Amino acid sequence: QYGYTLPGWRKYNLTYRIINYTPDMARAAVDEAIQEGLEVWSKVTPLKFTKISKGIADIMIAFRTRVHGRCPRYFDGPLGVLGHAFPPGPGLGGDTHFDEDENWTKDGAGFNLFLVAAHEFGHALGLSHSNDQTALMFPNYVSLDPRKYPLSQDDISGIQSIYG
Ligand SMILES: O=C1CC=C(NS(=O)(=O)c2ccc(-c3ccccc3)cc2)CC1=O
Ligand SMILES: [Ca+2]
Ligand SMILES: [Zn+2]
Repeated sequence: QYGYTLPGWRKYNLTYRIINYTPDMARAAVDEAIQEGLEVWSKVTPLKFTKISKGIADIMIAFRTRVHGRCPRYFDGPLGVLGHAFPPGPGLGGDTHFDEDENWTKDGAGFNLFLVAAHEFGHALGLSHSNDQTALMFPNYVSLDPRKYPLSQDDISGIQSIYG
């Protein structure tokens, strides 16, 4: 009632587009990891995500290395930073990039694309880092068992404080 709201999307129907695919995984596996990474958040909010294959989506997803396009953030080669995402807003807002210099996988080896995507999409929806080490939004990559529900109560209360 004080008019104070966390920065979030002011709509519940968001579109996303996968601009390019990593050669590390099958296209279908990338589609699935991205879709599941978004579903983690849509399961606990009124948010809906629609995949489009051309034009400008709210969340433009791409695999990039080092300095890329007009993106103000750069990647650092293998390891280190795995991805970045921009908070909700027009243009670059919501866009999510993954570092192509990593080995992306859907199982134990390398970095689990689903887990990193779910973390980055948390940022794309307006969440910042959590200091709760069991949280998906914890700043350090912990190879959680992706089959387990990756969201912690901290993540859920965070996202619901924006899109409750
Ligand atoms: O804003 C930032 C700045 C630095 C980041 N470091 S990262 O890309 O190496 C990264 C770190 C942790 C995760 C992660 C954390 C918890 C569960 C799953 C992934 C994902 C990516 C990730 C990020 O989103
Ligand atoms: Ca890197
Ligand atoms: Zn980028």
